[in-house]
Amino acid sequence: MIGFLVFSNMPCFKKCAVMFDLLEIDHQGEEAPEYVLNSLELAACDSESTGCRTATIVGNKMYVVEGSEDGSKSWINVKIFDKLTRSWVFPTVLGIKPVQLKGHSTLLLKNGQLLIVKMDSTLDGCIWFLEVDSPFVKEQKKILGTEVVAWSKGVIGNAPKPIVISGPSGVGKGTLINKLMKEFPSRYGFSVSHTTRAPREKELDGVHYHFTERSIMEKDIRDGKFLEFASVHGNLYGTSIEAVEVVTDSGKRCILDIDVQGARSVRASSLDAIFIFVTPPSFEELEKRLRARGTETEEQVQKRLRNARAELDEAKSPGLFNHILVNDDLESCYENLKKLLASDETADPLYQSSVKILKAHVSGMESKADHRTLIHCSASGTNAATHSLLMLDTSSLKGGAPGRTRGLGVYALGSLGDGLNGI
Ligand SMILES: Nc1ncnc2c1ncn2[C@@H]1O[C@H](COP(=O)(O)OP(=O)(O)OP(=O)(O)O)[C@@H](O)[C@H]1O
Ligand SMILES: Nc1nc2c(ncn2[C@@H]2O[C@H](COP(=O)(O)O)[C@@H](O)[C@H]2O)c(=O)[nH]1
Repeated sequence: MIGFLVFSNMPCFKKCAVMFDLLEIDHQGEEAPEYVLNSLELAACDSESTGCRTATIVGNKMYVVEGSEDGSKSWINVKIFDKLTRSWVFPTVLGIKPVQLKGHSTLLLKNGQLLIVKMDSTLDGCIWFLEVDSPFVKEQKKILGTEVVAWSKGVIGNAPKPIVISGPSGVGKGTLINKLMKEFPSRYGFSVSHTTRAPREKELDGVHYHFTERSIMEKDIRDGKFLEFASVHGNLYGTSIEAVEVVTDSGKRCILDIDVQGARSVRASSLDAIFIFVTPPSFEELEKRLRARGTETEEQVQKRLRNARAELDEAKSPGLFNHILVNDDLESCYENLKKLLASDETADPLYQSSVKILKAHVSGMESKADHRTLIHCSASGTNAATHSLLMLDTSSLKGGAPGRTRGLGVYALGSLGDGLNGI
């Protein structure tokens, strides 16, 4: 890594020359960066419209992040200028990106992440990460064979972790999750999976599953839209990143009902979750429940039972599941599930206090040493009298693309009035 530069609200194209000159000036005395672009290279940059743009150098590459809001149309682009080939590369962009960028500042962190702070946005929506050289991105580059960058939304403090529930078909996962949703509709949200299997009689598209064509799902998987996917009982099932984001954005704790292969993939991902395996009191009881449900043909029942044996075996893998719940009597199993979830819901003071400052508008950012960044805020967004400073601490980040980056610390250095009390 050579270094970083920050440009915010820079009108595009015409100022490119200035921008890249500045990059060179800033690196005087260091290894020559050679990022001054000739007119052809600038033209190939292909951005005629006005908007905001930042350029950050990481090794031999310059990452340009640009965005604009043009009436009803808004766009965000990431492109890479490769110093070695002296060409622009348009990477595969994974993760969930910000809805719009009216202006932003960028800072290179040590772990191959760019911290991107959106201006004129409330604090809860302003902190984003673009992973350009993180372990996740390096792995995806190998899989996809292209340049890859991945967006991730920043979360202040540590929100309660998502919950992954696995177990053999017919053990009662869906029954337990339904009870939880009914009792706590505002606390938990269900991650609606995609599947290529046909809907059952009472199943609704978009509610129980997103029922989809295999070819469409396979393309979405190739495009990096899925957190995990697996072939289960002969069909394709998967959790899209969006399915988890929708629940988390609504302020609820996300519950995933996925098979053991999926649980393994989520374990390997950056989604920091709690893993629960639901097991039957006996194999005979499992078979009884599956048959009594009456949703599968005899052939499918046989297949599901065969897979159940393998799943019961796999669940014993060390380090995969945090908790094993025996679903014998439904009511007592449900009580145990609730106890287990409550034990992980102890409030994080930082996450709690951050809720109070979410309305502050961000107007600027300055890098400080030791993982600290100053954020300029105003309570109203425009009133200078209410201007104040927050310190953003990125020393304890967890998670990351394609999910969220959690564990951001935010501390008040000034006062925004009532909204900042308690940080
Ligand atoms: N503790 C229990 N005792 C008796 N029956 C149960 C119990 N829990 C669930 N059931 C019944 O077992 C059947 C299977 O339950 P459910 O559909 O919730 O399983 P599942 O694990 O979600 O299965 P799948 O993985 O195939 O979706 C249902 O008919 C449900 O009513
Ligand atoms: N890996 C994933 N497994 C999933 C997902 N959604 C559901 N499932 C699992 O599939 C089986 C069968 O479900 P059914 O609805 O056909 O009975 C079950 O074990 C579910 O947990 C997913 O997104 N990914």
